[in-house]
Amino acid sequence: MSIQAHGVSWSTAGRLIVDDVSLAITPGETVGLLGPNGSGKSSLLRLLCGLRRTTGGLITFDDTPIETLGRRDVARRLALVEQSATTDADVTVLDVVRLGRTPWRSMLSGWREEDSVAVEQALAQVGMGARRHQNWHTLSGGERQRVHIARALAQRPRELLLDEPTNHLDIQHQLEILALVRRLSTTCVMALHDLNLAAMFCDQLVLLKEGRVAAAGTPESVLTCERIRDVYGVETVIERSPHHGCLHVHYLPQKSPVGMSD
Ligand SMILES: Nc1ncnc2c1ncn2[C@@H]1O[C@H](COP(=O)(O)OP(=O)(O)OP(=O)(O)O)[C@@H](O)[C@H]1O
Repeated sequence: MSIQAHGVSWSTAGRLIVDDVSLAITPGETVGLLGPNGSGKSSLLRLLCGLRRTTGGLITFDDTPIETLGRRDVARRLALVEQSATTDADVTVLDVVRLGRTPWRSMLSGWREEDSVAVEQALAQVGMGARRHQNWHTLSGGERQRVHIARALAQRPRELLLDEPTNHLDIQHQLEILALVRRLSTTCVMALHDLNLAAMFCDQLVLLKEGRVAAAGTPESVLTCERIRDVYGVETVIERSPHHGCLHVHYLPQKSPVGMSD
């Protein structure tokens, strides 16, 4: 297994946010982390990459507890793309993507050919090569998102964690980014809201409800009408699309309009 969570919990301010989560991520797979707002997806991603310490349970990388790996080792093998990652500095697209090489460089080594190759490849993968000299602050939200993904790809990680990578992207770029993530040999865990895109692009899904795993497995085993009703309170009809062969969730209108639920 690549990343494993063994009964992981995280509490803050007296509230249990992630509650006894166990996961085993197979190398090379694309795993979608689903669940309503506030169900703990971002918190779990931050625990999985060691940005937060668990208050219970254990996270292992190839059976080694994350605490026993050095920061640099973790940074070399794992990249995180957060939801609204931003930067204050006056930097270009190229500067941001070059940051992805930081874990691979030492005080003594200068910028190497392999660093340039990784940066160029990452820019090309997200279609931002022509924008390399554009100032970060002048990019649109979707372009920034693509540059952050390029920074993570330039890192050449074994595991890539993405928090809502399709946020801000138009549908063409959503499809392109998810297809790219799917094509990578890198193990990917990504928080997503769109159940249909998750069914199209993920090998496995993990559905969270109030910090706990409500279901985990293939899209076919996780995405059922009963479960979506239980977790999201939404009625659906689910069928296999005759167009692309993946599951497709049709959302049915709510019978009686009510206020927004907690
Ligand atoms: N540092 C913190 N202090 C207090 N509460 C927190 C903290 N971090 C997260 N929470 C709470 O934990 C819950 C889960 O948050 P999290 O961001 O993990 O959910 P999510 O599933 O990613 O949500 P969304 O889909 O809205 O992005 C939320 O109720 C949030 O307010």
